[in-house]
Amino acid sequence: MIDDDKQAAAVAAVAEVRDGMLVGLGTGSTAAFAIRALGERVAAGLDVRAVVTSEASGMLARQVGIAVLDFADIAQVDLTIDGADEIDARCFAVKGAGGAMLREKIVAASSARMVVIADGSKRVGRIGAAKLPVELLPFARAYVMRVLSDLGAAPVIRPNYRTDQDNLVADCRFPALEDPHALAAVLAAIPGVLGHGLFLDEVDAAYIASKGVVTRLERSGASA
Ligand SMILES: O=C(CO)[C@H](O)[C@H](O)COP(=O)(O)O
Repeated sequence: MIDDDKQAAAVAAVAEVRDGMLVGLGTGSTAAFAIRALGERVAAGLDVRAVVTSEASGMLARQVGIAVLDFADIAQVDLTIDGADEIDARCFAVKGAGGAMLREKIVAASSARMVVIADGSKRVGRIGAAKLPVELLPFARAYVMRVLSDLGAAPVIRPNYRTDQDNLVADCRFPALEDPHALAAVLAAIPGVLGHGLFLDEVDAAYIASKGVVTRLERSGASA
């Protein structure tokens, strides 16, 4: 069962959490398993505080008894645990099917360590098959859509959807992702684009579970 694998990956990552840590909590169904697993450890006496990457994750974290701080007051997080839509052996990830990639990237960037958790369906040879979400300012919608179209991204505005920041998301399919860093730089330079789902430098490790077996990838290339 995919949910069992999501849970196994989540529990393995949550085992990295130590007393006193400030933990970043991701968004999505796999991250929700991590939030519940962390809640169980808090109930058993673990002393941690958290910041969250979405309103939904904040609600769940509070429900399971985790103390949630306002990220606006936080300059550094110890460990962030988050899901992904694709992850490859380089620890390059595509995120944002859940629409939280802007906050997720900020929290990941502020973190001393960021780990992705995923079931085996998310592991790919090279990222690039999943839709790449781009968050954009509603004011800039038509202009950004024209630029993304000119880049060959075939962008589609996510219907009836606003991010937690009340922005739009354009789901993109680029013909090839041969140089993801170059694409990330191009996207970041478009006025009106606020964020995108390419996580190329943020992910330190990944716990990926397939049929109950959890594999850990480290950015260095080592696995355990
Ligand atoms: O990036 C995300 C949300 O913005 C999620 O982490 C990603 O979409 C994976 O979600 P799920 O664990 O539900 O498959």
